[in-house]
Amino acid sequence: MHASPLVALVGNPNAGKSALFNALTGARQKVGNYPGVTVERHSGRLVLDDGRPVELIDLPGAYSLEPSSPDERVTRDVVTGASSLERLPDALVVVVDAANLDNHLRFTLQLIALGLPVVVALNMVDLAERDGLTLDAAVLERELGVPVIPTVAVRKRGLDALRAALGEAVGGGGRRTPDVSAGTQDDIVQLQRRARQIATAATVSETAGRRWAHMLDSVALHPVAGPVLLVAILFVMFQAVFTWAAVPADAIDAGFGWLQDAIKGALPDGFLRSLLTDGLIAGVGAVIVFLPQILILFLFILILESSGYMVRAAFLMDRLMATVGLSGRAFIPLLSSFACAVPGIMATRTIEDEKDRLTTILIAPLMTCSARWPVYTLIIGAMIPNTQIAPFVRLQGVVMFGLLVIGIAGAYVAALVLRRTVTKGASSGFMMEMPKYQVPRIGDVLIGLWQRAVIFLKRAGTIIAATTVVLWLLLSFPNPPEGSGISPVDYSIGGRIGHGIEYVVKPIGFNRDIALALLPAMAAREVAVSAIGTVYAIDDTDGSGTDRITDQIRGRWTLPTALAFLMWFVFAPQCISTIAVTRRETNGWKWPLFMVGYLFAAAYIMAGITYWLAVFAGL
Ligand SMILES: Nc1nc2c(ncn2[C@@H]2O[C@H](COP(=O)(O)OP(=O)(O)OP(=O)(O)O)[C@@H](O)[C@H]2O)c(=O)[nH]1
Ligand SMILES: [Mg+2]
Repeated sequence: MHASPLVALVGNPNAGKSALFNALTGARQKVGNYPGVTVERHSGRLVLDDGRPVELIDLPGAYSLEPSSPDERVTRDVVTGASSLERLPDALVVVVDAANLDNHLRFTLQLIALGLPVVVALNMVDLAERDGLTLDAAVLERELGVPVIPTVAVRKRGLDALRAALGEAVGGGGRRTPDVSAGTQDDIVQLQRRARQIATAATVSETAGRRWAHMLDSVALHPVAGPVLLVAILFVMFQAVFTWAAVPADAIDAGFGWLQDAIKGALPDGFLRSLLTDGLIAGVGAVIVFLPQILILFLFILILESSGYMVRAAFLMDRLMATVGLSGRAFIPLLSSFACAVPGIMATRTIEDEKDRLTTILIAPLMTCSARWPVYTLIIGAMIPNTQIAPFVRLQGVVMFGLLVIGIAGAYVAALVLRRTVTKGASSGFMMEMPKYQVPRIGDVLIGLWQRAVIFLKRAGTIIAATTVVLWLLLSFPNPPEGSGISPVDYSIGGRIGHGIEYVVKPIGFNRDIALALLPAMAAREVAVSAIGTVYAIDDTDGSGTDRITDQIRGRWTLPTALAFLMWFVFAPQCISTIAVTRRETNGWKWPLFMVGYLFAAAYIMAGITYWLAVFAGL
């Protein structure tokens, strides 16, 4: 016996299920203006007006009851009672996009045919209205034979009526076993025809208010203007990240400098003082300085996502992706990988074909994830002059953009090779609907930024702080004999390990400091920055107090070394979390090991080529 009835939110992708789930339960599920945001089941609690509690689950969107990808299978299994993890729902809330009625009604008809009590949430009526589309819910109700409630999930409109209808639906007692064949037997063309009939009957008026969207799309999806616009947007994004972040980053830097001085003043010279200032603050501070940049980067990504532009970009990329045998569906997971490869790799669950999916997983780490930004920015900031090379175009932004392009090009080549060798197979088509354009909602953007900031600071406070302290210990002991003139870093245990690594990486132009940073940076890429910060804090032998890492790098590194190091980080799989999630998503060690192997090989070769080219070019 179950305490409370179970109700599942189902519907096509991007119908607003998660938004409705959040509105009904007060939860904070990720919503995003593109299909495939929810890939796992989530549950929450809602209380009906008569006080009865109901358990609500938010399911991944699906186009039909015939699953073509793992996330759609989750949905099918739950609503048919075939899921081993979930009991059969007592009722379904089918969420449909009012502006996209005939597409969404097809799946609705399948779901109603299952025989479970159904309430239809006619969502996004605000957008339909804006587009001059008026629908008659009563006609829909009559044609479908189930209650139809107009809602606006993001404005919490229609929720009372929805709750009331739900109360009726779950109150009915006598439940039926779903008739799985009923929904799937209908031939799809017939189903589509019926859906269109109903949609037409329910449409009261439809003016040409969609002109705006059509106009925007004629540019955004244009074969020539489209890609130009995409590149321009990315370019502006990179310039902005470098320009806008300077002031807050300097302020944070100054703050940590002040903290360091304050501790130096308050504590006697010794173990604790060095641990705090040279280890923890030098290391963690070196990473936290990049918070403004990460947030500006995400501001752009979130705005592009929620405005509806991202999916247009995916459509643009589809042809390009097809030439390497990837489906257009791979675009969104790859795009998420610019934030972090871990959610990106999880998002590949929306790709139906296994080989397609595997290829996408294997190349996802080549997208410039946000953990690389601190590394890139530190080295670029120290070694590349910020000269203005054209109006609004500075060299540092161009180099950064170049690294991102090299990563994408590397992924392109890797996919090309993989699809002809280890993941050979036919590629599948693109199946996604175009979301509407909308002005990004400030609240959503702020929540997104907040979440990013929390993730970033958590990493700095845990994994990065821990690795930094371990590194500091390894680099601080044992102390060289008094007056020997040996650098304390070279004499330490860490220094000796570093020397071992140096043998391997010397041919590609890496110095001792880089060798020391590589091993701890396996934990996370940003650790390379904190590690270098720690090395220089300990090794500040001249005692001049020029603690700024950038000055130290400028004084000790050559340009070819810096460029080789940047190239290394484009390719090297320096991230334990990515390796772990790949193992989980591919059910074994084979593919993560393959991924690590090919990426390290690529990193070594590309860094070597860069170094020697730069040396011969006399840089
Ligand atoms: N204007 C408006 N926007 C809405 C409404 N409901 C949802 N949205 C927006 O529509 C987009 C998609 O919403 P989600 O809740 O992520 O959609 P979903 O059905 O969960 O999508 P998947 O998880 O991909 O299946 C988001 O940008 C929401 O903010 C609505 O009633 N009105
Ligand atoms: Mg969702």
